[in-house]
Amino acid sequence: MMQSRVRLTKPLARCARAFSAQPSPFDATGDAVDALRNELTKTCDEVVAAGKKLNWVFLGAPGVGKGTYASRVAKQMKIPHVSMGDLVRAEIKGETAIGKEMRALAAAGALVPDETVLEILRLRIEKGKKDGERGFLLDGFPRTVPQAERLNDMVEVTSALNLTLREDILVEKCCGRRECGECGKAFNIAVIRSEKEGEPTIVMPPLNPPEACLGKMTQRADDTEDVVRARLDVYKKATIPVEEYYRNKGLLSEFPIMGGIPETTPMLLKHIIDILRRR
Ligand SMILES: Nc1ncnc2c1ncn2[C@@H]1O[C@H](COP(=O)(O)OP(=O)(O)O)[C@@H](O)[C@H]1O
Repeated sequence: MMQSRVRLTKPLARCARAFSAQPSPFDATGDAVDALRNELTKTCDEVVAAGKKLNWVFLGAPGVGKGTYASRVAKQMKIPHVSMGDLVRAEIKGETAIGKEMRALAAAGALVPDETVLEILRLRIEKGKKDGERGFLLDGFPRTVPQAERLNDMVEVTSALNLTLREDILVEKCCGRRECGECGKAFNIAVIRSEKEGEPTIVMPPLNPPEACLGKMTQRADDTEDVVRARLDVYKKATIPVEEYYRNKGLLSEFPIMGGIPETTPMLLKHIIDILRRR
């Protein structure tokens, strides 16, 4: 969504340097995780060599970390990460005719009309076909059953993955999201530690910015608690039926998020490899 950006004077390079000195936990090396990453790429290559598409949909409520995981996994699968939210934000930022229509809706956490998002997506999928892309990882689409049906008319979805997380944690995580106004990297300042009796322990350390980005943090206008709760309501009403839609087609798998990126990554990689091998 629109960002409450600050005007910055410091050069971009300083921030970028600070980042290269601080590897993201997902990118951290470790023999076991590296082996899984390579195995995922290899498995995807085999799927494509067998003449199949890698047309994946990631489902999950706002704050679940869908975008973070989707972008990294897509890279490993050698398919583009197509984020509907990013496509919508690009239209808004570019002040296109569609963008102007969408601005108020998006700022309130409401969904943009199906016809509008479908048109944006159709153009992106056609471009991918023209460029010979071997699939896509869709994030933030479909969010309603009619969208899922229209997507099904446009292209075959081969897998739907549902990332889940407890609702109170989703709210905290959305409110903790920050982005560096200079280099654009994403962080999360929320400290999650939930140890309720009778429930699984969920621990997610914050993803803090390096010193160079401190003081340059911006927050999405729709990441305030009220708007987050409104987005979660929209999610429950409109998107939970989408899970059912893919479950009925035998395409849905569930992946509960229980920890931070370093703990979740290997489990998620394994989960996706297993699905690819089964199909
Ligand atoms: N599939 C979609 N259908 C309708 N509106 C969408 C869709 N995807 C994104 N949007 C619009 O863009 C906004 C931002 O999307 P996104 O970044 O995916 O949000 P969130 O963090 O709530 O998942 C949404 O609140 C909505 O207004």
